[in-house]
Amino acid sequence: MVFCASVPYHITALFIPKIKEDPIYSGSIGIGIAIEPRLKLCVGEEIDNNGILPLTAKNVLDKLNIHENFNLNMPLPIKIGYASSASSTIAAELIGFLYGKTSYIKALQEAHKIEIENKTGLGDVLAISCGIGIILRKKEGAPGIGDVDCISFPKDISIVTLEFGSMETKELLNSYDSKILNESQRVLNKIEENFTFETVLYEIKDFSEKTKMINLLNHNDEILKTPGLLSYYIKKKMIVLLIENNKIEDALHKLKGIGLNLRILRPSSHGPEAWQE
Ligand SMILES: Nc1ncnc2c1ncn2[C@@H]1O[C@H](COP(=O)(O)OP(=O)(O)OP(=O)(O)O)[C@@H](O)[C@H]1O
Ligand SMILES: CC(C)(CO)[C@@H](O)C(=O)[O-]
Repeated sequence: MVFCASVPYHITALFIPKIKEDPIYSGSIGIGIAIEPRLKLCVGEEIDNNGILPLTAKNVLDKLNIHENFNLNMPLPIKIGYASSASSTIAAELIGFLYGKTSYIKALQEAHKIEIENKTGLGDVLAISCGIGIILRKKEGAPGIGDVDCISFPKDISIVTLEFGSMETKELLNSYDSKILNESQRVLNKIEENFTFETVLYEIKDFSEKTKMINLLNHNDEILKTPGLLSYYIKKKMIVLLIENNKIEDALHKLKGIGLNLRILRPSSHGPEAWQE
């Protein structure tokens, strides 16, 4: 028997940490985009071992006493900003669910707890539990405790990322300051008032301009002149660009010239999945 789980990734655009003593009630509020290609993990005796599990996911399988072969397809890297650790932790917990070791919501809650305890994520598990298009986290906490909602992502807009380097989530949390907090709160209030794609597009761009986070990256003038650029944000050392589809060829031509690691991503079409093959 082979058990598989597939999980989208998530790129936070802005977040406010909300730390409590109990990890289940801790986390963050914020806004982000769920994206694909998806992470896929299969476990079973019949398959060949393949891939390296992020530590949090490995710890989950060890804790659940699942020591069978596994095949991990992780199309996006760790430590860049794609919530790879949360995505892999959820996948491992869902394998535990398929083995009958836990219920579905408990699996997600346990993944959240592990992310909080390891400081590899605050709101990613809650966000991914919703898992489609644009995700608004209104109240912090594990799935079932926090408050989250998703709206679909328009078909005529492309998501492109440029990666300038890696950063641990711990480092990101240490560099969080009060200016970012105030701006994030202002933007989240606006988005909660009217949770539409247009509001998100406008407010995220405004947030990025006001906090001047792009100055952390090189080539910023060139990037901001990308044809069809509607909005953008910075996560860790990565820039996320939202570009009109009808200008995407010109945009890619320009961005490829910058010579950085570039990815074209799809908005996620559905939340986490778990099945038997
Ligand atoms: N070679 C490796 N093998 C297994 N685990 C690794 C390896 N390198 C790093 N890790 C683990 O991967 C995790 C990276 O977590 P981190 O939250 O920084 O990344 P991320 O989830 O990709 O980032 P973000 O949530 O911001 O998108 C850490 O737990 C780290 O210990
Ligand atoms: C802390 C964080 C930015 C890491 O990806 C994310 O978990 C979030 O938005 O809370």
